[in-house]
Amino acid sequence: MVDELLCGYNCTVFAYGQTGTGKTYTMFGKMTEELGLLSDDAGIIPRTLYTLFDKLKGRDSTVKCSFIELYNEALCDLLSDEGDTKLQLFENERNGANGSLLVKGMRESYVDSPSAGVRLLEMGSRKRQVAATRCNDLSSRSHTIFTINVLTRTSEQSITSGKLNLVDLAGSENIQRSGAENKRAVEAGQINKSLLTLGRVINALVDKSSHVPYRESKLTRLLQDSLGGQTKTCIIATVSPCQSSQEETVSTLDYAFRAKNIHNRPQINTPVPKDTLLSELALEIENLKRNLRATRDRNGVYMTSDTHEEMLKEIESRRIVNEEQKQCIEALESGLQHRTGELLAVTRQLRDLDLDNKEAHLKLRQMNDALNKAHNIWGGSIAEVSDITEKVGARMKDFQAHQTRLLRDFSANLGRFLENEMTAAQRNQTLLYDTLRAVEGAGEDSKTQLLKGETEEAFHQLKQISKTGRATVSEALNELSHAITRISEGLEGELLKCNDQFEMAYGAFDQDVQSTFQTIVKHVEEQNVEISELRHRLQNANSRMIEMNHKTSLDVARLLEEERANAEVERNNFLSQIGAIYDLSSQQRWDRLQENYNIICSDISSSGILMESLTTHSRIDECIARQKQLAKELADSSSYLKVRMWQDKERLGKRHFSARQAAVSAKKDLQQSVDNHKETLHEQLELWARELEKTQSQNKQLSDAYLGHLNTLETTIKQSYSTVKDQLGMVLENSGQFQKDMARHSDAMEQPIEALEKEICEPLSHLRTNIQSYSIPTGASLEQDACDRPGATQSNQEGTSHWEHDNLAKQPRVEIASDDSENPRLKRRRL
Ligand SMILES: Nc1ncnc2c1ncn2[C@@H]1O[C@H](COP(=O)(O)OP(=O)(O)OP(=O)(O)O)[C@@H](O)[C@H]1O
Repeated sequence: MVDELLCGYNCTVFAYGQTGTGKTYTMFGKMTEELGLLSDDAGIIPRTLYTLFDKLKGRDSTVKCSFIELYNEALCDLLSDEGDTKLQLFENERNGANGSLLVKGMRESYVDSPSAGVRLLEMGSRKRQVAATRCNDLSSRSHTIFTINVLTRTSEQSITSGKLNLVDLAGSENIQRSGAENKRAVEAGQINKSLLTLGRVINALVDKSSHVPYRESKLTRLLQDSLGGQTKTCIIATVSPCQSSQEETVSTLDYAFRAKNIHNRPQINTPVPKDTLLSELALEIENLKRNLRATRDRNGVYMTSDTHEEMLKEIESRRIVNEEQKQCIEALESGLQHRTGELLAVTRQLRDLDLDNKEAHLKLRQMNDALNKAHNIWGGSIAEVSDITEKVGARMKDFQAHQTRLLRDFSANLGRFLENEMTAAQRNQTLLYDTLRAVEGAGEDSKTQLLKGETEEAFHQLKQISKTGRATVSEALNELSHAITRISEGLEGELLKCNDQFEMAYGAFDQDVQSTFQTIVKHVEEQNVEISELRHRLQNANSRMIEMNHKTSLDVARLLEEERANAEVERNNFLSQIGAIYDLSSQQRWDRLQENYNIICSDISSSGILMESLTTHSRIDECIARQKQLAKELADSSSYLKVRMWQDKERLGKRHFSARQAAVSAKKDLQQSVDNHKETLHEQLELWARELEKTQSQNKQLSDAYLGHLNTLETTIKQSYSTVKDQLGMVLENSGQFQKDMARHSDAMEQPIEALEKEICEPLSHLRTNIQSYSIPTGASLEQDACDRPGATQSNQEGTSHWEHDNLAKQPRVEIASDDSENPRLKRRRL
């Protein structure tokens, strides 16, 4: 039946049967809901409501319900708030109504859910006339009709209408058996009468009589269309299983059997065009107004004073409602104006954000300029470092050459001096040899001829020789000692001079390098501070923008939501009056708003993303990181160079010190050796002199023993000579050794000077090459990067917009200055 109803048929279901057989139970049943679900004992009406709304899901429709009862031939509205409102029946004279009935004053309630319908049903049922009889504790004393009117939109311009009457008839009863008395007896009489008429109508319809007595009771008038009309009708016959009710059961079944033979001609209600419906309604209102006016004009005030007062009250209340609605409309208008103002403010904020964005772009450009400046400074610093390292290299080479020359000169002088000394020592040796020969010769002559006198002379000569030899040897040794001291002092002086020169050169170089590094580090630090500041400012601007974006987005969303709610309220308010027209405009308005909202949201979010990406752009971080890395490498290089120079200086100092120590110890050894020889020689000469003296004195007394003594003396002289000779040989040997030691020391001293080439000059040259090959990204390269992106060139020329930066931000790249590409080390770092 529900499907037929939705197709546009009018339908009727009514339950007919003896009292107490379950008509009300069948139609209403248990209406309470449990957890939003119907009870298993629910009747046809609640089930119909649930099924109907289930089928209407997703369809544009309205459902109206009315609930009336026919009690003692009087029609009452069970949904009316005011006590016993008597309803009147009218013939519907509207076109296409086919003489159907119109119940005037009946309340029709809009229902938007099955629960609401069931609530109406319960409310009406409570008002229904019931009473206890012998047959039924809760016997229905009236006929009820629950009507469901459904309007369904089938197309944009037409609406299908359908009506379902759900009728619960009062039960026919045997008054004697039901024990009805007085009022109940009257009720039973009326019920039986109306049911009797219904039976006669059915009989007439089955017999196809020319006259069908519809008008004999209000029940048959109400069901006129359902019986033999254009309605689809279903009759439920309820019977009692009791033996005692056999007669009534047979009667009911006979009734139902005959009713089955009635042939209705169901027709779908003509779909009503929306405009027609609206214009008809407007026309009807106008007619009603006109009738009212005519009635008033003709008869004056056609009402009781109570009704008049009620009407006045109603007019007053309507006036108040009107004023409230007017105020509401004004409030809505002011709200709309307020929203428009807010929308303008949002637009202004967006414009401000755009300006902020442009400002940020300007700052970015400034940062690029600063980077360019840093790049220039860096180039200058590289040139400076190269210059200084070149100078230091040149000075190191000069220093090396000078040192080498000094050492060679010193070695040559020392060799010459030692050669001279050795020649002198050899000469003394020869002299001693000659003297010895002379002594030997003198000894031979004294033996043969002038033994005594010549012996005296010989002694005298020997004394002279001894004195002379002693003086000569002593002089030679003193000279040797002085020469050693001189050489040692000269060597020490040269070493000290050399050391001082090196210290000076090192100090100057160290100062130059330190000041250069400090300048570079200072520049880099300044750049770092500037970049950090710029970045901080950029981040601040971005966070402000994100906040504002977020706030704007929230505001717009809130505005939209409020607008939607207002639109919904307005829609509900006006729907009953202008229906679908407002729907359309509301929908268009909502679509417009939604579209604008989406555009604004997407703009805001893309702007936010752009700023976010600009702030968190890895190139700034990388630039800062590279700056830091550069500063760190510079500091490392500086400290490494410093340490190396200190090490070299220390090593050189140690070499100097060891050379000086070697020279001093050599001098000391030579001095000691010379002193020892001198002492030994002196002692031996002393001894010899004493012996000679003794021999001379004894010679006078012991001339016989003279020769023996002379031989002994000769032997002693020979021994002394050999000792002196040995000592001189040792001196010569020591001098040769000393010469070799000096040559070795000289080589050893040359080694650190040569090592300077490797340890200082080469690192400096590497440093120069590395620094020249370093480069930092320039603003030009960053801008070039921006220009390389598609569509960026034009925008940069015409004034950059944040939308274009969005694209720029989405393609992060690391750009190294062009000459970096040739440096494999930098190339690896970039990767
Ligand atoms: N199918 C059923 N199952 C359980 N109880 C039922 C059933 N049918 C009827 N009853 C019970 O029988 C009693 C009478 O039913 P009901 O009031 O529906 O009869 P009725 O035909 O409407 O009577 P009346 O014409 O006097 O109003 C009620 O208490 C009802 O609960």
